[in-house]
Amino acid sequence: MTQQTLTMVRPDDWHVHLRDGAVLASVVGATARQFARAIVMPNLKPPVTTVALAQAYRSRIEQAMAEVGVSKEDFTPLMTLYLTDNTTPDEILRAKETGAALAVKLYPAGATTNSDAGVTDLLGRCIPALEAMQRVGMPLLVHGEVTDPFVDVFDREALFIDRVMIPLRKALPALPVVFEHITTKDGAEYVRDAEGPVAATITAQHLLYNRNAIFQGGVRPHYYCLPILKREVHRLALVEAATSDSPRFFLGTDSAPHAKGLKEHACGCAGCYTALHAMELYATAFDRVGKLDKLEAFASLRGPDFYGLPRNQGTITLRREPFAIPQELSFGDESIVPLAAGESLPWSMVDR
Ligand SMILES: NC(=O)N[C@@H](CC(=O)O)C(=O)O
Ligand SMILES: [Zn+2]
Ligand SMILES: [Zn+2]
Repeated sequence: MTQQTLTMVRPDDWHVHLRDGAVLASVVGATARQFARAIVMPNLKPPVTTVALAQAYRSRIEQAMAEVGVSKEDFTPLMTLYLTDNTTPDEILRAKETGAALAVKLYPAGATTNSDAGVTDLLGRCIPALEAMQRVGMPLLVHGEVTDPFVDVFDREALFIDRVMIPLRKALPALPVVFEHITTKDGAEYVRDAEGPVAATITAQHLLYNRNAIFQGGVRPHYYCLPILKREVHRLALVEAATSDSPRFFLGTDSAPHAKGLKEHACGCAGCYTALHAMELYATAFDRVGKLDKLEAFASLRGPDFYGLPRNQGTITLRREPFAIPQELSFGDESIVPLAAGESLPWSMVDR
């Protein structure tokens, strides 16, 4: 008989963009309905580069939570620091001592949205900060794409492995590293086979779509994110990794909201908005390959295990029942188009 319901330990999102200001309340509520905790990305303008900025951002998130009726028991934002060429070991140690940040995020300068202040030369400029992180066991989360404009956009992740990941992990073998939002077979195989404390997050869009989705009958800006969707062979490798028994692959939506007008634009922003329906999307992807039984480990168990945090109390339940994805949602004073807007998914979250 076809499985109709799926109850599992409450999941967490190990990579999300909550943004700031007028739109913060609209997105934090969506994430908190789906997840108990989330690793909040620091690529604001200006970026969250210090303990003081991380503490202030956490307070704004908590204020926005209160505005939409989410209590601190219901949802915990896990903060990150944005690594720059000038991040000091002191700042890292302060972040660890105060609990202001759980991890540090590497944006290679120019790689993605709000990465201008990012790192220009990781091994040349950031060794003191990275050594401090290794000493205190603070994970480095990486946007793993080279930024060399001569490298084809579809090859930027694979080249990052050779040019940055391997030398980095050779220099600092005990530093915990999360290869964020992997999109290639190369990324999945590297993480599966590497030695030491390495893991990867995988988004729902990279499990559900290949690059054809960006060009289906015309250009589709809502399927444009970074790293960009790849060929089918890569999607299949990601599905295999996510649904495998490896402890190294876990859920990170990379829900990255941009106002509709900035997506449907001559130079559209990168990012898919999935906070609204993340678990419905992941359940759909796992169900398609008959691996619903692996969803709990991916969504709820392996992330906290990697980060050394307790697993969540409480459960959620998904039911095989159509979920109609709205055409758009409000986003501060503007609107936002969720991934697969107007379509229907076979799974709905019914209870938590
Ligand atoms: N994923 C994206 O396409 N965009 C993210 C940045 C990022 O995670 O690289 C964003 O902040 O908009
Ligand atoms: Zn990224
Ligand atoms: Zn992201």
